[in-house]
Amino acid sequence: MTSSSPDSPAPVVPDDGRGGVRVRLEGLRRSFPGGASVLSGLDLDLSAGAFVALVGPSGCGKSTLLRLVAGLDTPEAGTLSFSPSLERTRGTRSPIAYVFQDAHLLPWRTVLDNVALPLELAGVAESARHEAARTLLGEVGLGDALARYPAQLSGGMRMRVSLARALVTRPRLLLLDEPFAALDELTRNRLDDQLRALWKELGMTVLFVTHSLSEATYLAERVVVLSRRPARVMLDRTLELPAERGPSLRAEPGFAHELGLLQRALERGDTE
Ligand SMILES: Nc1ncnc2c1ncn2[C@@H]1O[C@H](COP(=O)(O)OP(=O)(O)OP(=O)(O)O)[C@@H](O)[C@H]1O
Repeated sequence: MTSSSPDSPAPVVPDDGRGGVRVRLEGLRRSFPGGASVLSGLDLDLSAGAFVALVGPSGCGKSTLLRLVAGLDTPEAGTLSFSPSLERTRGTRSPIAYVFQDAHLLPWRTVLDNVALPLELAGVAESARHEAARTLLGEVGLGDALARYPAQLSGGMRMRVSLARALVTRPRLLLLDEPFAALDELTRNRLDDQLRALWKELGMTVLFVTHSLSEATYLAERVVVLSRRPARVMLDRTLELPAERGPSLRAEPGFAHELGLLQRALERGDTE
């Protein structure tokens, strides 16, 4: 990451508060000591602003892939490229945000101050960071919970705070690793809708790992099904579903058709 000085050139990525980044993985390899190879030359190309779900059998390497894309781990071979490049832009943009299954909130901070934390770390003045945090918390339906502490929130509310905190820096790429898996179905469906609305508004590229084929079909524009390790792409499908998603979609024949295709690819990937 680079920081900008007053006379440095204009940022590579314009700080316009929205937009995604193209992510290309070529020949990515990763194995762990004593274990079999997890990724043995994986290729994937995510267009800027895409919403892609990643599914695959347990232990096939989905989290490993996400960690490599996030720069939390290094591949043994292969390349990972971003376009436009992920130079940190002038000010407060953090190019990549990561949401885990556990919300990881700081218990001694209020909801507002948890969400404002990335901006505080970037040196943003209190009034500006609180305003940005308040806006996002309003968008995830927590406008009246700003002064609460994490212990006073339900699991679904904590995940909303986590999502708002990830988006407060307007990232170019949002990585989510089974973020709503621990929630009940109704809450999960609501959060899926909020995530899609935020994606439409902000236009970031989203890579979403889930075990639920139904959630992948409902949320994503494109679903990538991986085989058991070493992970191969069993199916890379752009879903033929309307851009507008809503609860009635789950009952439509097109939804069942897509779900069936994913299910069969997942089963093949688990046995072949
Ligand atoms: N740091 C590590 N050290 C050793 N082995 C690891 C490490 N991280 C992951 N693995 C192994 O790599 C394989 C893939 O793990 P990963 O967590 O990426 O799978 P996953 O597809 O996300 O699984 P799940 O769906 O169950 O969350 C597993 O066999 C796991 O035990």
